[in-house]
Amino acid sequence: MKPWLGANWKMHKTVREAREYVARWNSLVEESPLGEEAEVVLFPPFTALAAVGEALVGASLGAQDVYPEDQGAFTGEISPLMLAELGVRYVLVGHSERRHILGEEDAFLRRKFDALVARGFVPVLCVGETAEERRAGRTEEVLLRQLEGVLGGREAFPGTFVVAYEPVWAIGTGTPATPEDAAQAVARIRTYLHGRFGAAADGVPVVYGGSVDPENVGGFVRPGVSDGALVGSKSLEADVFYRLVRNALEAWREG
Ligand SMILES: O=C[C@H](O)COP(=O)(O)O
Repeated sequence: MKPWLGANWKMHKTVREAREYVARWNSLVEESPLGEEAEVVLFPPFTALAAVGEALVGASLGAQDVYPEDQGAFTGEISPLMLAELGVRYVLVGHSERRHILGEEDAFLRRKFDALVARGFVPVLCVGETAEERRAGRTEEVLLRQLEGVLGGREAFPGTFVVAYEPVWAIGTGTPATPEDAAQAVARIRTYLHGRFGAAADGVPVVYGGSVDPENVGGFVRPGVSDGALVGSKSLEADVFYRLVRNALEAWREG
């Protein structure tokens, strides 16, 4: 497996700003290519997907959300068909901001996951406990409930996907989990995946997200801790995110 690094821009960047970012990113990658050693994914807002997809070098394109129907009377929503035409490969499902701010629940997230798999996308299923759940010692229970809500009851391995462990209390706070805590949660997720799908799931990247920066990324992206990182605020400048990816690669190689 190679490390997986996602840049979730969230609700940031106009089309003009996105173009500037990609121009800078491309020049960094052309100067010192990342090669095939890492899977890097940019998740711009919907409005910038086309502009980013047309220009991007050395990274894949991801979308932050999707509606689980191909077309219809769903005002304001974006379908898998629309994303496919733009060259999107990855789509986030169940990011904590969609669960907690937009009120999305497991049954709806499951429909998104299924619609994406059916159309050949790679869903990135995000799971994670709140601070309160953590204090109550319910982390494992919450992770298993969220995993089971989307993946449970399946006979067969659904196809390629990624799992992102993002403790809600670590997102955007500047206080990441410790690598030890992240490793423990990632291991629990791995055990669940193996139990449900057997060896087929052993190639599923399980990554960490929550206040990852270029300095701490090396603690998280290591064999035995996690297979990568989903990055928010420190992905908003091309130079910073590129440095973060470089540092992650170095840590991964060290093992
Ligand atoms: O999707 C990314 C996560 O929500 C992490 O965001 P953050 O790096 O700003 O904490």
